[in-house]
Amino acid sequence: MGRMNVSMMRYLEGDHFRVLIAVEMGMKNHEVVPLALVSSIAGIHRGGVARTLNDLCKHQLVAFERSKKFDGYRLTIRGYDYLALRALCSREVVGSVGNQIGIGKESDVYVGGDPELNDLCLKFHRLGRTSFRKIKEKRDYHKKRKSASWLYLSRLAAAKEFAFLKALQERGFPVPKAVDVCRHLVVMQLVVGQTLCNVNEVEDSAALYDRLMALIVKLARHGVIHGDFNEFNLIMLEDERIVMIDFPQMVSIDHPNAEFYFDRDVTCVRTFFKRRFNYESEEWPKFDEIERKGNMDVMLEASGFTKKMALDLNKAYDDGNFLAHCEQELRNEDGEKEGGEEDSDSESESEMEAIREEEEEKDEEEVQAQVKAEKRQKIVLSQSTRFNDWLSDATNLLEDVDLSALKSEEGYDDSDLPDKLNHPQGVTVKESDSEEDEEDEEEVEHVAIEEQVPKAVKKKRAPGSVASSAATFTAEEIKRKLALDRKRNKEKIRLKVKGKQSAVSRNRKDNKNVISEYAGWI
Ligand SMILES: Nc1ncnc2c1ncn2[C@@H]1O[C@H](COP(=O)(O)OP(=O)(O)OP(=O)(O)O)[C@@H](O)[C@H]1O
Repeated sequence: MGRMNVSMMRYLEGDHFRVLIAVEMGMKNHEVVPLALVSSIAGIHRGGVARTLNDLCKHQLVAFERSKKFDGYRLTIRGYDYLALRALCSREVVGSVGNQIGIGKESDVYVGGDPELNDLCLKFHRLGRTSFRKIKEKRDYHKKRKSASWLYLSRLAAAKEFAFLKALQERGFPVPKAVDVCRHLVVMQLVVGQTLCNVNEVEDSAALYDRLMALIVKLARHGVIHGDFNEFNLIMLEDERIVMIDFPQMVSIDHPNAEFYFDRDVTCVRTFFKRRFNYESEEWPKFDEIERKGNMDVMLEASGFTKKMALDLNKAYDDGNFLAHCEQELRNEDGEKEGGEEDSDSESESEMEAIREEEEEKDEEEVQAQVKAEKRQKIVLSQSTRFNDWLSDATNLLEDVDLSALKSEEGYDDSDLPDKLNHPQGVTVKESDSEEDEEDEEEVEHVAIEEQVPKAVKKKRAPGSVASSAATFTAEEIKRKLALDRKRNKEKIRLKVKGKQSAVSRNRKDNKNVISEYAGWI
């Protein structure tokens, strides 16, 4: 017995479950659900759904099937398990899934844990697990059915078990405590003990026999018969107390075959005790002697487990007819909705709604986070704009500089210069021919601006000094400056190369001179 692989659940997103629920809902009246239908139920565009379905196929939560009429997707058992687990997780009932502790004919039982890691028992109903494999062979018949029987019947079995567990517990019967149910999964208390079939010795077999018979009678007095009361469905605790599990065939005492079921339960216990403990009693309870004192069967019906559901389930268990409910549906072709289907639909729809709301909340949170980030960015930007402010202030001040005063004070007359040369912001020089000159001019312009800004700022503080600190250069001045620079560069004494390198270059020089001296002689 292995472990259920639920690790994938961590990586599945809201959309995955939305699509999974859509497939589940579609399977109510489709053998395989076409992409378009999944898309319209999930409310997600086809491209998105196709991608999500691809993921789900990869993890075997849905399977793609080709049929004669159309292709589509069907929910796998694993997908159904995931849906149930996810719903119970979000209800904070289940927090973990552990090892498998039991494989029944119609169920898989696992140890689980709640969010606080207290032990739980998780029972996944798989009604018709074996029988439905054969259904594919009987396609003609299967074609007419309206819903996926294994989904419907497994859910019914779980609903029934949960309802009975609760009712029995309330009436003081020794059963595991019912915790919750979702789809085909029943969550109950984990009983730590051994099934009676594994017990070889008991302290007092007679006392145990009496207690078991008393249990059968007590059930009957409350209006029900277990129907499968045997050593496989009884767990013995350390102190030899008995706990009943598994009541799939529990029927009302008013059932037409009630006596048969009652006698079968009694005989099972008698046979087991004779075989295992070599104990045979002269006394055993008789169906006619039962005095009905309670009406658990009636109350159960009122609790939502309808007669129709009980009938469908009993037909599946008793006659092995797992499609009995479909026959019924086909007969009522004009089609009233059945209770169980409605329940499950509303459950799935509400889950879908919850997922949608969750996603909307997430979106809202994302938007809020984005707004916050934008605000933060603005603050950072506003800090860096201090420099820009300073620059624009400086530029404004420059524009205020009174150039006419400067000209008159220094005796400039630039009336014959083009307008652009008078721009207060920088220095422009007349167009030059050579590239070299252009580079030089750019450099000069750059230097001029750098020098100009702080001077201009100072000027604002002392308006009277405008003329004396003017930073504009005329073209003539720049020309002169450049010529001076070039002259200085030429006059610069070249650095002497020393050492080996110097000797090499000296030799070369000498050779050159010799060659030029004897040119024409050789
Ligand atoms: N509450 C529980 N606590 C501990 N173990 C449990 C519990 N419920 C079931 N089990 C274990 O799981 C096994 C199968 O459970 P159960 O009998 O309910 O399944 P089933 O499919 O109805 O089996 P079958 O129909 O073959 O009797 C049991 O034999 C028991 O060992």
